[in-house]
Amino acid sequence: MEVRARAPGKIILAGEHAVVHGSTAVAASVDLYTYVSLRFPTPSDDDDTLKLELKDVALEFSWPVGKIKEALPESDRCVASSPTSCLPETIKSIATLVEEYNIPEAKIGLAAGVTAFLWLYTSIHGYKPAKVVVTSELPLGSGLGSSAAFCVSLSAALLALSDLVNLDFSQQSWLPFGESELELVNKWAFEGEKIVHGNPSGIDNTVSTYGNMIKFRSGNMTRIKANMPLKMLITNTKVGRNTKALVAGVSDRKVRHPNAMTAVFTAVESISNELATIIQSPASDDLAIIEKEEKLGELMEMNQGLLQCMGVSHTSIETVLRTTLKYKLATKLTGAGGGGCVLTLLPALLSGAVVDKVIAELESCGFECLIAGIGGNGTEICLGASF
Ligand SMILES: Nc1ncnc2c1ncn2[C@@H]1O[C@H](COP(=O)(O)OP(=O)(O)OP(=O)(O)O)[C@@H](O)[C@H]1O
Ligand SMILES: C[C@@](O)(CCO)CC(=O)[O-]
Ligand SMILES: [Mg+2]
Repeated sequence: MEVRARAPGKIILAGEHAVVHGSTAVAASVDLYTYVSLRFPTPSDDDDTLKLELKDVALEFSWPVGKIKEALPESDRCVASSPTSCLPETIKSIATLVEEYNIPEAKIGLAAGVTAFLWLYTSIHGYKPAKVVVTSELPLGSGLGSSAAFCVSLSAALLALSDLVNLDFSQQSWLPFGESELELVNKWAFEGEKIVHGNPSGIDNTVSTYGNMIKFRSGNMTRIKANMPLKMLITNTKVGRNTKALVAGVSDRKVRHPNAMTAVFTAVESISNELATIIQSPASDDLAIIEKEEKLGELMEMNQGLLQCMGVSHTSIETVLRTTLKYKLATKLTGAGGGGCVLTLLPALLSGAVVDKVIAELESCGFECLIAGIGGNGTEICLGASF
């Protein structure tokens, strides 16, 4: 039996980091996906291993299921229907299975992803042999929610072939889940994100699960609908960073300066709410759109200033800011910052020639630019997919 699941990456239009501390953030899915294929061997395959192939980083893992059972006995597991956090002792036990593979130092962030895989897999399917293959269109560790897309697509594939989900096996196209199934996918993905991020707000897995555009605050999502064209240039600075470390850095700064940081988070709350209101409000003509774009750009610049206060900007991000400012374009980092990806608002009436010039100038700095579709579907599955 085989299934393929996909889950989109995301951009955060406003509110990253502050959302971890209870402020509102606004995020949208992007049409770049992570794909997970899951296949259970037939008895004639005579295969007693759990295999994981991470194609993007050219790594393959294979554990005999007996070995997984030894490291992670039944008493440490939980049940598929009620997502539970992986305890620190269990993370250590799983780490023994991951460490065997001597992941190269440059790819060490991947160990957390593999640990999340083993936790999600064993929680949902126990010690059943299987082959899981992961590929992604997203740059990993760059602010576009690759960890969430990984956890969501994995949870979706695992749940699709569990007893908890009833699917129509006659269809061979991408299909959405029902609401209650999406809720379960999202909860499991959040548990995976906790292993990768330490202390995630849940916004990334939620927007990857449900797609479209959302407002998110303290674990609660509100769907929002854009009432204006929204085009963003995404610049990948290609400076590697790690979300867990950046999130921890902001929390440390909050401990050192509680009043100042609380004021920063409160300001972000106002920015996110105002941004959501502008995006949703009707615009009758070009003039109204231009007015809304000017306000959005200003809010993005203000948010970027506050992210700098939080200590998560980077010289590469500042270079993108300076470059786009020459063209009077507003820019902010997206995701955890510290490098990674940066958003630039492209007004609807901006000429293609100017966009080409900005992209050429950014790419001459060694950055990579892309324009992705914003606000598409969330996670979907395709049954009977072939490897
Ligand atoms: N396709 C993939 N294959 C293997 N591991 C992946 C994949 N996608 C994500 N991961 C895991 O997620 C980690 C990157 O997560 P991280 O949260 O640091 O960045 P991000 O999610 O891309 O950015 P942000 O959280 O700022 O949106 C990787 O180191 C790896 O553990
Ligand atoms: C930095 C952060 O706010 C967004 C990362 O995409 C972390 C989180 O909300 O979990
Ligand atoms: Mg992440």
